[in-house]
Amino acid sequence: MAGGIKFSHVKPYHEVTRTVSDCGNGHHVSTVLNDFSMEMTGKDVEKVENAAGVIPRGTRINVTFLENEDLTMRVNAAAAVKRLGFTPVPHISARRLKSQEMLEEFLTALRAIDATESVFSVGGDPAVPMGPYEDSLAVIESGVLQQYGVTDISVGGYPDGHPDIASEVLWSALEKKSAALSRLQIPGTVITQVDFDVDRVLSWVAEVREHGVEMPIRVGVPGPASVKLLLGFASRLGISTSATIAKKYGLSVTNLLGKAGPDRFIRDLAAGLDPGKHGTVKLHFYTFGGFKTTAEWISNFSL
Ligand SMILES: NC(=O)C1=CN([C@@H]2O[C@H](COP(=O)(O)OP(=O)(O)OC[C@H]3O[C@@H](n4cnc5c(N)ncnc54)[C@H](O)[C@@H]3O)[C@@H](O)[C@H]2O)C=CC1
Ligand SMILES: Nc1nc(=O)c2c([nH]1)NC[C@@H]1CN(c3ccc(C(=O)N[C@@H](CCC(=O)O)C(=O)O)cc3)CN21
Repeated sequence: MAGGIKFSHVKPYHEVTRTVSDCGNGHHVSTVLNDFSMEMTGKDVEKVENAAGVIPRGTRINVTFLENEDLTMRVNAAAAVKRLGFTPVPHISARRLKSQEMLEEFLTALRAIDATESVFSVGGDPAVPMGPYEDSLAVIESGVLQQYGVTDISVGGYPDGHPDIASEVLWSALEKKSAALSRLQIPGTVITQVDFDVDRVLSWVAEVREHGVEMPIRVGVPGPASVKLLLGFASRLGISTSATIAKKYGLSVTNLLGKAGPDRFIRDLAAGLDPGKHGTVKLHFYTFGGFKTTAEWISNFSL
């Protein structure tokens, strides 16, 4: 793997900010790494504090809405992100909301710490909605978000499809969310599910544009982690990973304790991007328990 994974010698913040030049492959290559976003859970607060020095100020940090965490953990995580000088992007899981009151209680707590500007509106894993919101669109169209100061909404994207949702349903949902955001004049972004197959991601991004969806797309990439952990998450999230895809990504299935980083994936993505065909494309790093490791990896990585 060219460049390898470097975990030591973390650069100070001023060196982390990247400039667009001499990357060899043209303008779009360097912009793919500019303004990346990251993801944390409510359990990651200390890791984010420890990694803060290597993350550019203002970086968007998503706060997941997991089943085993509660409002206090989610809001405390958003507060830590804010305090450290980053932009919190709390997740709102439509199907996990038991009532409109639950949504408003969450937004009230977020507004008290000035963390409602940007949210990620997602369907949620429960097979049956726990309350009034069937999907992400229902939350967006409820009008509740805007009442609490939400001015920017991101939504999910699935280059590899979704194990429980038919492809036509996913495409129609994406088109409807894009149309609703345009109608409401709310800027949107698509954040994609993890996918180890860069070719599938590139063709999916082009297809999104063919469907008339023009929002920026943040391609979801896992930070460096053991092969075992990555494959475990892939299987839990229903992401297909054939031997060919694993090999292309640099995942050695015969060395589960070995580490795999997104080096090759990001280089191949950057090399394959054509702004005329793909529009604005950035990166979103999933950290799966390794927030600090991921932040350090990003600050040491160059294309
Ligand atoms: N993209 C990502 O990073 C993440 C994705 N997910 C999961 O992806 C799924 C889809 O989320 P969105 O794109 O926001 O869809 P969405 O809320 O826009 O819904 C699209 C369509 O799929 C149906 N649907 C939504 N969730 C479902 C589920 N769990 N089981 C069966 N049908 C469902 C909806 O009724 C709707 O017809 C959810 O299960 C969500 O939890 C969760 C967290 C992060
Ligand atoms: N379908 C789906 N549901 C999700 O919730 C989801 C996605 N897709 N796509 C990616 C992101 C990242 N997801 C996650 C899910 C769990 C942890 C996590 O840390 N879970 C455990 C510890 C790790 C483990 O079980 O090995 C935890 O205790 O929170 C992190 C990110 C949530 N997101």
